[in-house]
Amino acid sequence: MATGSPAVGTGLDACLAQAVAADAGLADTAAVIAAIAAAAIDISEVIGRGALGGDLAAAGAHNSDGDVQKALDVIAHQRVTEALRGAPVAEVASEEAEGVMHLNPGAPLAVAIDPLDGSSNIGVNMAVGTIFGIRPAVQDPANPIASFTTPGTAQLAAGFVTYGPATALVLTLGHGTQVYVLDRAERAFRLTHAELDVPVSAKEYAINASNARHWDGPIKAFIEDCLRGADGPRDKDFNMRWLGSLVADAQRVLMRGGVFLYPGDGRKGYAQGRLRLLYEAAPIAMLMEQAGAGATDGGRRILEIAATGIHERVPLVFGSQEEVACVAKYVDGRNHSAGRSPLFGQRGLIRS
Ligand SMILES: O=P(O)(O)OC[C@H]1O[C@](O)(COP(=O)(O)O)[C@@H](O)[C@@H]1O
Ligand SMILES: [Mg+2]
Ligand SMILES: [Mg+2]
Repeated sequence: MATGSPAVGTGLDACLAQAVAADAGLADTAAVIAAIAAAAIDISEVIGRGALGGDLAAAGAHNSDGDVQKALDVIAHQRVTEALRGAPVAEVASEEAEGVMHLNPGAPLAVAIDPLDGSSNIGVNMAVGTIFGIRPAVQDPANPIASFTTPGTAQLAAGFVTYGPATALVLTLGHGTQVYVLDRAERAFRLTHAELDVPVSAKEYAINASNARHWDGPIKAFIEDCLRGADGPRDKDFNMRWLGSLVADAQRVLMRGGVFLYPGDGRKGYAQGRLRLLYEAAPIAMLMEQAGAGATDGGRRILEIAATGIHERVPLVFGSQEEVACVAKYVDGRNHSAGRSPLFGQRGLIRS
């Protein structure tokens, strides 16, 4: 939506109509975005009522990843899949469904979606979200998940919604990253930021430091050097933030820069970290790149990685270009701080 960007305040529907007028090939993608946005408004209302609407954190069954599904995970999954059923979507890969869901056979698009991101924040009135990536549907009788085994570069659009103090939709159709905020009175998203531009350098990092003892040497070294601040090799003091909600951390990075890391670690089941390639890392990576930031698994560009399973995990590093590049230097051993050589030569984010 870069060419002749709509004015701040323009509604999402008008912005999508303008994008389709410029490129008729975007019509189906725009219809899917409109459907997700409508579902997000419903979800936002459920979240906004908090405990008045019942216990949204009530535990239910386990999902495909072994996580306990909370009531809001299930509500969000139902709302988004109902909405996508009325859109030109053939298949959906949802965090909350074991296999690929077949909605409208023969339709042109496929959607990977995390209906409710940041589940540990449900019930404590903290930000949660919805993350999605839209791809062409691929028919291949030999590969039942063919729509989702193309690399992230195949995504036609990606976005996330943060249900925070304001409900915001962060969106890219491959021409920059825009932010829309929900106008609650009108039940419509309105453009607030036409072109995000993430600062190249930053002094803020995000990582779950309670896992420090499980990290590999390069990650320990990177964080240790951030902690040493202006007294260490990085020559600057860092701030730290961790919200426990990928969408909220990603939105902060998009708005003011910084670097986010969820590396692989030594805990059982965490060799590839915690975050899922198709419906967490790949959409966030597209949004980051379209805003001038980077996203890697510590070395490889996330958007060039092809999934082999719909719930596959991937180590994730994203944010300001200099910091993402700096992490890569630690991972491949180029950054040797004096006196710390024993830490190097150990495995990086990518464990075999
Ligand atoms: O609890 P941890 O290990 O710090 O993980 C937090 C991460 O897990 C997530 O909650 C995973 O997403 P889900 O809530 O959709 O499973 C991210 O939003 C967040 O960044
Ligand atoms: Mg998630
Ligand atoms: Mg989730």
